[in-house]
Amino acid sequence: MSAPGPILVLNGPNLNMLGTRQPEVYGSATLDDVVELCRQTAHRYGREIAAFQSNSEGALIDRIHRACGVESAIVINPAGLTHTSVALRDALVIPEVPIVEVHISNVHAREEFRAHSYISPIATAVVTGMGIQGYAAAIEFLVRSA
Ligand SMILES: O=C(O)[C@]1(O)C[C@H](CCCOc2ccccc2)[C@@H](O)[C@H](O)C1
Repeated sequence: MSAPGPILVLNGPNLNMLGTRQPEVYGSATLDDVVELCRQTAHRYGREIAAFQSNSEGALIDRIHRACGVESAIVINPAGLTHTSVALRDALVIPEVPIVEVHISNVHAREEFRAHSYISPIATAVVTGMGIQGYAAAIEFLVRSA
């Protein structure tokens, strides 16, 4: 049985701005900090990650298509696309590839529109409100359940 492939860590629109605005909501860590946390967490289990961020829905979908047959699982913070995108949801339905949806903030404690996710029904797990530690929790869950 071959070793499981890398875990793909995807971040959606505006998350390139982490650490620059709304620290009271998203903390002060940058996107680079998030990726490094994911990489260090995966390495503790002898696993690798691939990371991708885009402000474009189509670019995220294209990257998900490229994951097929390469990455073994996906951790995704869909950002605002969480609440709007059927296309992103459809792209994430990949046989044998578990999906963990992550949100830095507690989306259920914010504006009502943030409580609905098009992604959650097709996700294996959802993490929300743990700050950037939610990404580490998602990776821990995936490596332990592989
Ligand atoms: O809590 C999360 O991680 C969210 O996915 C973040 C999204 C927003 C991403 C943009 O984050 C920024 C961070 C700093 C500066 C500008 C945007 C928001 O639309 C979701 O409802 C919840």
